[in-house]
Amino acid sequence: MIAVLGAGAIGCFVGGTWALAGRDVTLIGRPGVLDPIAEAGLRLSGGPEGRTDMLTSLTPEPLSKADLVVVAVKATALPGAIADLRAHLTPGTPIVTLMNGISPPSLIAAALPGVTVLPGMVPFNVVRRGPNHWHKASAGEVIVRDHPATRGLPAVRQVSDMAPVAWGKLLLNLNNAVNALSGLGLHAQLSDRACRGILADAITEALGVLHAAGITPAKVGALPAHRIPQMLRTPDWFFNTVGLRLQGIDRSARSSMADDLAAGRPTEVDFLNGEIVSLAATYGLPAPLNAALTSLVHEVEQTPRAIPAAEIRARADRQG
Ligand SMILES: NC(=O)C1=CN([C@@H]2O[C@H](COP(=O)(O)OP(=O)(O)OC[C@H]3O[C@@H](n4cnc5c(N)ncnc54)[C@H](OP(=O)(O)O)[C@@H]3O)[C@@H](O)[C@H]2O)C=CC1
Ligand SMILES: CC(C)(CO)C(=O)C(=O)O
Repeated sequence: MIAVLGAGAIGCFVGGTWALAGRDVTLIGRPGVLDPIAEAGLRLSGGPEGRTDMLTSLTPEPLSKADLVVVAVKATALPGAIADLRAHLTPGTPIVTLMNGISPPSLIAAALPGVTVLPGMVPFNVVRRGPNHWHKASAGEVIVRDHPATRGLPAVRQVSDMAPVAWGKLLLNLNNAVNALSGLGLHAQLSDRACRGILADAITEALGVLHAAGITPAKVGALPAHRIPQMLRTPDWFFNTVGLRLQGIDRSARSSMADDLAAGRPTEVDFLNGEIVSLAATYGLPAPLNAALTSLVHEVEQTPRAIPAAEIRARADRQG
């Protein structure tokens, strides 16, 4: 049995994909997500299409019966997830992480010595379209570290080294802050050249930091990492026809950070833009734009409001 700890957008969509393909999956999560699924089954669209009955649990006990555990909580919820794993994981059961950011797999591994932690990466966006309905709203396939426990998982690609993949995904996730601050959906935000300019500059800043650190990010979306800023800086008439189509972003997509702000939850910004700021500091480099994005997101967590591109620039100039 596969237990998914943290059934939300990613846990329901990926766990549901595997259940639709015939795997035995139990979703562990909160009543607001799981009660409608327990009542009416789980419905998926945008990738695999269909409805499946699912086993659900509002408590972590099923972890003890799992052959494989998938952790799909937000990074801010890791302390609680780790406490559940510590209390219920059967020794020898491997863990796959499906979380953004670089540090979550090592945080879990450090907290649970002896446990095999296999990093995974989800490149696509998932939105909730109804109480029990989860929709894949952009392109891509799940990648996980190759291991006997992950071989044969449906709709998953295995690779031996996940570090470049995680860094490649982090570059795309620098947009989570820009998207969340814009107050717009992903399609509308990326259609806006001023927003794209901020993102292009944040990625360029991050690429400089990764270069100094000797890190080569993998290609995660349609383009190699070093070509992304160039594509983002193209005029609207080009980007809005070619660029948006390459990523397959539909109009309902919105970043997971925007979801958190809308729900009044703390965001993962320290694990995304904040990761670049910390790495830059290690190498004595400035990262004023990612620092500005990080601090603005923390402000908006306290006092919700949309922040225009010009204000983000002004803050970066002050932090630089
Ligand atoms: N949403 C997306 O499109 C994408 C998300 N990601 C990444 O995937 C990861 C998961 O994100 P996402 O699916 O959006 O998150 P969600 O917030 O949608 O889902 C996580 C769920 O897990 C619950 N949860 C937290 N801790 C526990 C626990 N100890 N036991 C049971 N349930 C728990 C949360 O409840 P509560 O709110 O009460 O904490 C929430 O309902 C993140 O790292 C995100 O960045 C990656 C690609 C795309
Ligand atoms: C898929 C993507 C990049 C969409 O912003 C994401 O990872 C997220 O929302 O956290």
